[in-house]
Amino acid sequence: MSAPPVLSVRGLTRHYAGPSGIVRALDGVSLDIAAGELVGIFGPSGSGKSTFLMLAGLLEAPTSGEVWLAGQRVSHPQVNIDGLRATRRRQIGFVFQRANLIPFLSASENVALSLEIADVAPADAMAHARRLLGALDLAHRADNQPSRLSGGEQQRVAVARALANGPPLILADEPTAALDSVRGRQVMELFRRIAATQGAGIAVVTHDPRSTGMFDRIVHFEDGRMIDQA
Ligand SMILES: Nc1ncnc2c1ncn2[C@@H]1O[C@H](COP(=O)(O)OP(=O)(O)OP(=O)(O)O)[C@@H](O)[C@H]1O
Repeated sequence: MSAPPVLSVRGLTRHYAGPSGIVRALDGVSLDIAAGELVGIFGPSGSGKSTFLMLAGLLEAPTSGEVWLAGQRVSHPQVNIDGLRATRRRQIGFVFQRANLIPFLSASENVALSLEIADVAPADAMAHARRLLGALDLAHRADNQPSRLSGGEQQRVAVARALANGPPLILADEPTAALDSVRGRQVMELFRRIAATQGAGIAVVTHDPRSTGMFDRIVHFEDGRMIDQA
């Protein structure tokens, strides 16, 4: 029997009350992401891409529909989303458009922090953080604070932080938007490598047409719906 998808969403819908009525931010999206798969999510502004990541990432409950992680139903309309914090921390790594590193901590401390929060002893967390930064060609930056790093380096530290506790699912929202093409490509290549070597399932929301060739699969959103798959 093949393993269940790392992420499976079914009929995912999110409505918001807007000033001129209900906004259907997401409208019945169903999508699976397998282990080791790198999926690109494209679509115009306001098409529901970020809402999809919020719901799939267990940061918000859906209006209707379900989110399954590794074959287990974890989110649905009645869920207590705060109660999913431990699941989120264990199973999902997030990367956002801006690295959002803590400015007064070094690169390695920023990465180690996410492990210490997960109760890893500080010395072990720091050793693992340094290993991860080394694997991302950032060993020489481990003791620098974010302000000493370039945008691309900061984003790679953010990726290291997302990977620190080996989540089976990584969700990235426009991770290359603030980077030049070379740095953006580096981050995308890193995702490719992580999917291939660690078997993580990765969903990347992007507007960047240069990245299309790097995905295993691309899906398009429009008006809260998934309109096709390539
Ligand atoms: N908290 C909210 N309250 C009300 N409306 C919202 C909320 N969040 C999102 N929306 C609306 O839902 C729709 C989808 O928004 P979403 O941010 O998911 O789109 P997006 O595809 O990620 O856009 P972008 O590419 O600009 O980031 C938009 O019309 C947006 O205004």
